[in-house]
Amino acid sequence: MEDCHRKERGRDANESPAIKTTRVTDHRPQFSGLPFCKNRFFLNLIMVAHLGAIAPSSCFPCRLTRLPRLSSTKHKHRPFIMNAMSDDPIREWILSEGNATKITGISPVGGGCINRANRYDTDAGSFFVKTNRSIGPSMFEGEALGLNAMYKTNSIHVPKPFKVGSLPTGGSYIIMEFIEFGASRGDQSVLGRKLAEMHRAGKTDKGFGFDVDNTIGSTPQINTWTSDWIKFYGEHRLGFQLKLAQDQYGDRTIYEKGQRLVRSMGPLFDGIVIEPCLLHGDLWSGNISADKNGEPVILDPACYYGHNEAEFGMSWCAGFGGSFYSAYFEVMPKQPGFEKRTDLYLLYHYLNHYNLFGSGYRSSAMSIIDDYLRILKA
Ligand SMILES: Nc1ncnc2c1ncn2[C@@H]1O[C@H](COP(=O)(O)OP(=O)(O)OP(=O)(O)O)[C@@H](O)[C@H]1O
Repeated sequence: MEDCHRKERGRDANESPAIKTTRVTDHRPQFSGLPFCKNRFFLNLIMVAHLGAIAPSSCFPCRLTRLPRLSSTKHKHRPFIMNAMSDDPIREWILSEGNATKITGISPVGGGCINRANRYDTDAGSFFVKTNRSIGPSMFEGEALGLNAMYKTNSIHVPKPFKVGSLPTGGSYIIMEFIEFGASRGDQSVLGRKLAEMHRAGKTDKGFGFDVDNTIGSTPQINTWTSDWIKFYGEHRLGFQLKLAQDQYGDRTIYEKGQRLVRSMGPLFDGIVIEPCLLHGDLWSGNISADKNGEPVILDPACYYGHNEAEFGMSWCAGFGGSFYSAYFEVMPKQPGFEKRTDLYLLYHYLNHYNLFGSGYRSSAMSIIDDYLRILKA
């Protein structure tokens, strides 16, 4: 837990001086009687359940990494960006467009690793605010556009994003609806059904991609609109990660074998029609919760329009059970060949974890590639 606790303490030292800060405990459920740290919790869970390996010393999957972040996104749409800069744009927005006349308290919210999070209590309700002292608004703009796209499907509960902007001292912020979490993780079958409803409702005629590039963990995720799914997944998902592995580790083996798979994976999609669906894009347990009414909530997305099956690429960290999948397939019927594509969709996230955390994940990615090369005789 050490790494996450260090980050929590760091937050106190950096609170806005403009308003008195009150420290409160995390509102998220506590696991196993330990202070909640979703990242360290899943480190232990995943290592024990899936890998049987020794945990890396970093706070997996905080995804704090040395990788370059997106320096810019394609700003075709900037609906959440604030134009004018004030000394405290967060306070200013809350006291104007947020319809509050006074802020009654600010308290840190734990659980995330990349950003600092605070709850702002006001006479107009509570707001959830994330800030990042070093990254410009493009990361939060991607998050806001993703949250807004999911919110507009009127299916699963996601926080409504309100504002994204730059901080006067550098960095950026996002203000969104504050969600009171409940004590349970919610009903798996409701989660499955609502997620499927989001996939069914979230449509586009632009193809596969998204209006902005975003990040998966802190790895850039390229969302250039592409009419063909196999091309999109081969180039902007597997191909991007394979290239990153070659560039940062000099791993030519995984790059070349992976590219052979990309070139030969077409038959895995035989006989199905793939329509672009709005995906959360990073659906693992740390981004799934339930509100105080027990309704599932999904957070912190890496949205794009893609094949619905790609949503299960993080299922090795999500704990989806049988009731989740049956409820999901009642709304979004399982397509022929689903099982033979499952590992292909895991592969993107294993490669990303290899790129973020190092060689512990290489063998998982490599064995998926080798298996497919054998099956496809490529
Ligand atoms: N809208 C919200 N209302 C209340 N609490 C929230 C909301 N969104 C997120 N949280 C809480 O804040 C924590 C941090 O948020 P989040 O995971 O988005 O942070 P992050 O630093 O951007 O992400 P990460 O490090 O996980 O990639 C979450 O674990 C959750 O407990």
